[in-house]
Amino acid sequence: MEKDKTISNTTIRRLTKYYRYIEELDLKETSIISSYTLGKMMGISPSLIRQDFNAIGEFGRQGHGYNLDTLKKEIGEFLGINKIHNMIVIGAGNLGQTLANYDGFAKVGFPIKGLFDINPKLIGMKINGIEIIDLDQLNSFIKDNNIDIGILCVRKHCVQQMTDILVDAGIKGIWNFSAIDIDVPDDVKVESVNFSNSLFTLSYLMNDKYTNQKS
Ligand SMILES: NC(=O)c1ccc[n+]([C@@H]2O[C@H](COP(=O)([O-])OP(=O)(O)OC[C@H]3O[C@@H](n4cnc5c(N)ncnc54)[C@H](O)[C@@H]3O)[C@@H](O)[C@H]2O)c1
Repeated sequence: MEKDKTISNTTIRRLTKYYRYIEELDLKETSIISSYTLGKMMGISPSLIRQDFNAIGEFGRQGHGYNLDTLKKEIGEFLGINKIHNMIVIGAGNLGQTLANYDGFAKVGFPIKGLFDINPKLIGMKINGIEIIDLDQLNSFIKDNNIDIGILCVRKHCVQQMTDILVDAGIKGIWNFSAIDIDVPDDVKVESVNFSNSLFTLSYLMNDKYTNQKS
């Protein structure tokens, strides 16, 4: 399927949500679902669902519902999650170790294969069975283990330097937890996660002064 560059981030986020819901439905062995039923389950309007599905392919006929297997396959292919993405963590401190301790990423096809750090006291330790390796070995490890995602969990002062090292080593995706923006070439994709920003959003939603305003 040709990737449509005009698809917005909001649509992408909804597609990931459809995928999760469809996975659950799969387990219950339902084979067809209508946009109406899916919309009711997810609190999304059926017309928006049809619009989202139309944006990434043609896999439903008006009034016939969607075949769940096809839908899951097509959305999975579109999101690139029908294959394994091997990951490494840069910075095996508080956050790096927390991520390594979570088994959920591996379960959805994103296994963490190694943690990298410069602190000699950490090198050789295992977190959830994953070794903390000296940064010197980064290049060969990336090649030998077919790593395509680097997770940035280092402090601000070395974030861009570590980004450049990852890019030079051939990494094509960076999951950036460092809370600062990074520069990468066009062919390297970055998804930044910032817990504080998420908290600010929650705070805004709780802020009656603005959210409950009558128009
Ligand atoms: N995005 C968020 O919401 C969020 C939440 C928590 C932490 N963070 C960020 O994550 C980063 C890490 O936080 P933390 O609490 O885990 O810090 P930490 O100090 O516990 O861990 C950082 C680790 O990086 C290692 N390190 C330093 N330089 C390195 C290098 N050049 N290469 C490899 N490893 C190196 C250190 O030895 C240390 O083990 C910080 O930038 C922090 O701001 C972000």
